[in-house]
Amino acid sequence: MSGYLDSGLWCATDRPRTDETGAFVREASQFRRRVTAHGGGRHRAEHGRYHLYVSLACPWAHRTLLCRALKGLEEAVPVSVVEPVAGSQGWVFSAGHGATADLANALHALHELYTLAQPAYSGRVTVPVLWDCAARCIVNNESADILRILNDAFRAFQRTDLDLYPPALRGRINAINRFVHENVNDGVYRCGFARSQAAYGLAVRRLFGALDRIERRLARQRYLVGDCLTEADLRLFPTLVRFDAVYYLHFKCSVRRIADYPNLSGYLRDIYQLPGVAATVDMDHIKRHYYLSHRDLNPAGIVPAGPDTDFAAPHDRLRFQDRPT
Ligand SMILES: N[C@@H](CCC(=O)N[C@@H](CS)C(=O)NCC(=O)O)C(=O)O
Repeated sequence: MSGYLDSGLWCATDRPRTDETGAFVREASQFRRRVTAHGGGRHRAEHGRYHLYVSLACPWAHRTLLCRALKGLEEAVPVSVVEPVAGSQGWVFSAGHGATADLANALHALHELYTLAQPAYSGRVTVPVLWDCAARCIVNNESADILRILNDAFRAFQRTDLDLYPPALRGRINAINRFVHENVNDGVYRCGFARSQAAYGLAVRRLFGALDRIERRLARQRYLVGDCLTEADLRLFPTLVRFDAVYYLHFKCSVRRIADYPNLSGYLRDIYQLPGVAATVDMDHIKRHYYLSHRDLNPAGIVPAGPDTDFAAPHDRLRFQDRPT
């Protein structure tokens, strides 16, 4: 169940996610401001000033957590984690089992954060959210932007020297991001939330066409853009890690599993085994969220068993390391 805000009032009902052809349509994020390193604009990067709100189940929030972990920004940008199952109040806080209280504002439900920022807000209440504790407002609720902000604006506070969006690779990263977003990240949702056979058929063909293409690319190189990790990988990984346990069954992405693709599954294990990444993957939150929150897709609320993939198993991706270019 996911409610929404209408002029600041919480409506605890589902509203259609599809257009007249039965195809899923994603709503645009409404908070799109930036944090900058030197404070051009209203929001200047400062240690501890910004708070990240996430769900461990959500693939969009997951990309921001991956960036935070890989750059060692945990202390600079603290985080609050919602409960995995979204019920009649949408996303709510409650400490325990991987979730936390709201550590910045002590609220009960995330929709209260949206109305604190904008009392007459209308729209969906989504994670991730980047909150400015000094200005007391939402800076941004678009994961693609938050990923960039965490990469670019917080360099003074990061503990590693990783740059996920290096200037020389930006054109290639942007191109692969568009392809992966349209066909894979959003593609699994277009399969799962389709309300006509035609819309589902189109989405599932595009999804597996794209996965087949990425599989071929990963036969030649370690990561999506050559042999160095970039934000493009942080945007693909959250969808891949959820795929066999959730999307394959719940969203009917059932042509092949990621486990059936040698390069994609090796790539998935490779990224999973980078320092800090495994701690961002909570399969219990992931499975409980999808199977218990979307009761229209799974009315009895049964969480299926398995597949218990061992993401820590060996992989062969180091074959691309230190080779002549
Ligand atoms: N464009 C947003 C989408 C985020 C999004 O859809 N998050 C989902 C969780 S996976 C959510 O919070 N959904 C609640 C709702 O739609 O009511 C982003 O990438 O940040």
